[in-house]
Order: sequence, then C-alpha cells, then structure tokens
Amino acid sequence: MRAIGRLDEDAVRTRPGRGSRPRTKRRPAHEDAVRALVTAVDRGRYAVLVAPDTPGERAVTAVKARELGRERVVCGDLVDVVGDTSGATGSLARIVRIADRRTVLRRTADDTDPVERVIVANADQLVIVTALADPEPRTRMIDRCVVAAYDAGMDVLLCLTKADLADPAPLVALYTPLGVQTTVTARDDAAGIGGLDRLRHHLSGRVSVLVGHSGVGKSTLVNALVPDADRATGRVNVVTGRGRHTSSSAVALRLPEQDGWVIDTPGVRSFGLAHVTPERLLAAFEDLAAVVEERCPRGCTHAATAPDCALDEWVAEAAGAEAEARARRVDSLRRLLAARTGDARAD
Ligand SMILES: Nc1nc2c(ncn2[C@@H]2O[C@H](COP(=O)(O)OP(=O)(O)OP(=O)(O)O)[C@@H](O)[C@H]2O)c(=O)[nH]1
Repeated sequence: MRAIGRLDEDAVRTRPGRGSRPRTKRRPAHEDAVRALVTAVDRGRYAVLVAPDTPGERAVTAVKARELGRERVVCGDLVDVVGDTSGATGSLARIVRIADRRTVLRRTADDTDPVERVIVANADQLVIVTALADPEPRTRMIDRCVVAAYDAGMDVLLCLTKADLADPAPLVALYTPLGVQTTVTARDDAAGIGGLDRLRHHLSGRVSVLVGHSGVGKSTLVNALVPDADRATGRVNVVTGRGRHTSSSAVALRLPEQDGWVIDTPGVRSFGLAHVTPERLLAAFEDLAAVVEERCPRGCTHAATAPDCALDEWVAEAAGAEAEARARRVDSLRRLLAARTGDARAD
C-alpha cells in the first residue's frame, strides 16, 4: 500500500511568494471538506460518521472519489468528505482524502502470496477472543494474531472466554512474557457473562479490533458490550440501510457513553503474515531489539538454531529468576518468528 504521506508529497507544488508552506494541488478544490470516520465498508459504499463526537455528528453514506485511485479506504480510517454530507435519505458524499494512519492492521492472502490487504486503520489494540474450551484454544492462531498486531503497531489483549469450562492460568502464563494483557470471562450462575466489567475497563476510551474463531463467544461479548450491535450488524445493512449486512468486512460499533469503539471482524479467521519481516516483529520487543542490533551477526535469523545468535548469550549472562525471565522472553519471540512462516490455512 502506498503511504498517504508519500502521495501528498508527490502532489506538492510550491507557490513562490506565497509563504513557505507547501500546498497540494488538490487541497484548494476541497476546502469545504469535512472530517469523518469510516465505520463500515460494503461493495464500494462507505458508512461514515461526519464530525464524530461533536454536536453536529451525523451518519452519512459515501463513495470514494475517483482521484483516490486504487487507494483502499478501510474501517477506522479518518477521511475528508465533500458533496452532500447532510446524511439525508438518499444523499451521497464523496471521500476525497484519507488522513495519515496511526496504525495499520494488515494481512496477506496466504503465506506464499505476499499481497497485503489493510483490514482496519487507526485501532489501538487487537482483542484476540479465545475460548478456554469448546472449541479448544489454538495457540498457533493466537501467536499469529499477536504478530499481526505488533506489526500493525497495536497492543494485544487476550480475552479468554468460557472460564466456567477450563482454567485460564496456563494460557495467561504463556502470553504474559510477550507483553500481552489478558482478561477472562465466564458464563455465570444467572446464565449471564461474568468478567465484562474488567473487559470494559480494557476497552475504555480505545479503538479495539475483535478477532476470533467461530464459536468462541465473540458475538456474545459484542452483544453484551454494545446493546444495539445486533441491529447494527445483523438485520440491517449498516451501509445501505437495506437488507442484511452481507459483507464480511469490519464494522465499527460505538461503546455506550462514547467510551471507545469495538471493531468486529466477522470475516477475519486467520492472518497471513508473509509481509511481516523479522525486523518489524522485533520492533515490538524493545529490550531484545537492542541486543540484536548491537551484537547479532549480519543476517542472523534469531531462530533457536541460528549460530551465534546473541540472544542466547544474553540469557546466559543473567542468573536465577532474571535468567528465567529472559529465557521466556526469547522463547516467546522465537515462537512468534516461527509463527510468521507457519501455514495460515492450518489455523
Ligand atoms: N460455557 C460458556 N459458553 C459460552 C460463553 N460465552 C458464549 N458461550 C456459548 O458459546 C456458543 C458460541 O457463542 P457465540 O457468541 O455465538 O460465538 P461466536 O464466536 O460469535 O461464533 P460465531 O457466531 O459462529 O461467529 C454459544 O452457544 C454461547 O452461548 C461462556 O462464557 N461460557
């Protein structure tokens, strides 16, 4: 994907005698543009929220302006829209600009096909919803989600559901050394879901993308968190207002009291990671990245089998509990490096 910053730079034209601020060719044509948040995408139609979190906030349907070319607009994007931005029935606005993205969650079609697709923009954290039983947790799939999140520049929250059926402790121990936060939910005696307040605390004020395999209880959580989620994603197409929401792309749902957003991703079951380089993954492990940069031989893969990988030396330099903690961290990094090249279809 081409970075938007680059695109603007390409279009820069300086105007002698009119100050030093560079201007883009396009900007003057769209001085009336208003800022909007993309909440859903369906076959060329975009549901956007104009002037979000202001008294003038309104839901508008938009199309992409031709000048954006092949640039993809995704859920979570902040965009500028022009045209009929009233939101009145039948009105249609045009998206003319995509703002720089803070984070970009991507996936590759599969591990041998390095075509990247942006799934969601500007999210803060990836919430990996995993059942502790029924279905059994798949750590390879969790690892791959962690890699995708770190590559995106996002935090990770592991939400372990169905704790009424199995003990969460082993998974919590496995993921804590990776810097992954965990939270646990369970069916309670009244057949409701317990642990929601702790989950809400993690989601508060943030933009969170929820991923999870079928049957893990993701819909149960989304419906509990966002009381009208069913209406937003189920019976009515959120973009066109007609029929069912048939697309499998992401949908942003606002948490009550404007306390953040959850982005549900019905179609995302696994992450192809061919685009993730070891460097991009290492960047999420600041302590290990520093060791690697200073001391690893050129071309080191940092795998357990790599000769002279400085990470082994770094573990051996410590003693007692510190050595154990370092070893766990290095093992975790190596597990994620290996997860990058696993078979996405096996997830
Ligand atoms: N025991 C137990 N069952 C749960 C819990 N949460 C959800 N379930 C059940 O697990 C099943 C799957 O839940 P859903 O919320 O539909 O799961 P999903 O991840 O959205 O799955 P899809 O709808 O297939 O995408 C349902 O029968 C839920 O009632 C839990 O905490 N404990």
